[in-house]
Amino acid sequence: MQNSFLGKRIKACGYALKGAFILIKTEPPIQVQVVISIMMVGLGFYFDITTTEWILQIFAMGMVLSLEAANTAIEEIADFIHPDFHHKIGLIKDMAAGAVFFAAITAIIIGLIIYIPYLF
Ligand SMILES: Nc1ncnc2c1ncn2[C@@H]1O[C@H](COP(=O)(O)OP(=O)(O)OP(=O)(O)O)[C@@H](O)[C@H]1O
Repeated sequence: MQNSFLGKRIKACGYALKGAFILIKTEPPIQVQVVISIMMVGLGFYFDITTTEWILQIFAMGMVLSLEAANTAIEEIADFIHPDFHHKIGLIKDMAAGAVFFAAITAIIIGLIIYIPYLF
């Protein structure tokens, strides 16, 4: 069972869950995103948004959290392979942060499209 296809997949899920807990416990940018996500869920219940709006909101929250996590992993790799200052490391980190920026802007636009009609 341990080395079967299913066993390996279950083990991989365990590692992924461990990674998610480490991110939530230790990374302030992830903690901020989790708090924002909880607030957005509260807002969703408050305004009783539709099923489609829930799907869009959950997708946006998942996208930002996932990319923030990937950005953190890239920063860790960069610091591990080259702890000293190097313009390439700076560029790599800036690009990874740029990916989070794209996702965050998209999520903000989705949020505005969902909630502006409920507010005005
Ligand atoms: N080793 C380095 N060499 C060159 N530039 C760097 C280096 N480390 C960081 N930088 C620059 O500083 C910026 C911030 O890097 P840092 O690793 O502190 O990310 P951060 O987003 O502030 O970290 P955190 O998400 O943990 O708060 C990078 O985007 C990059 O422009």
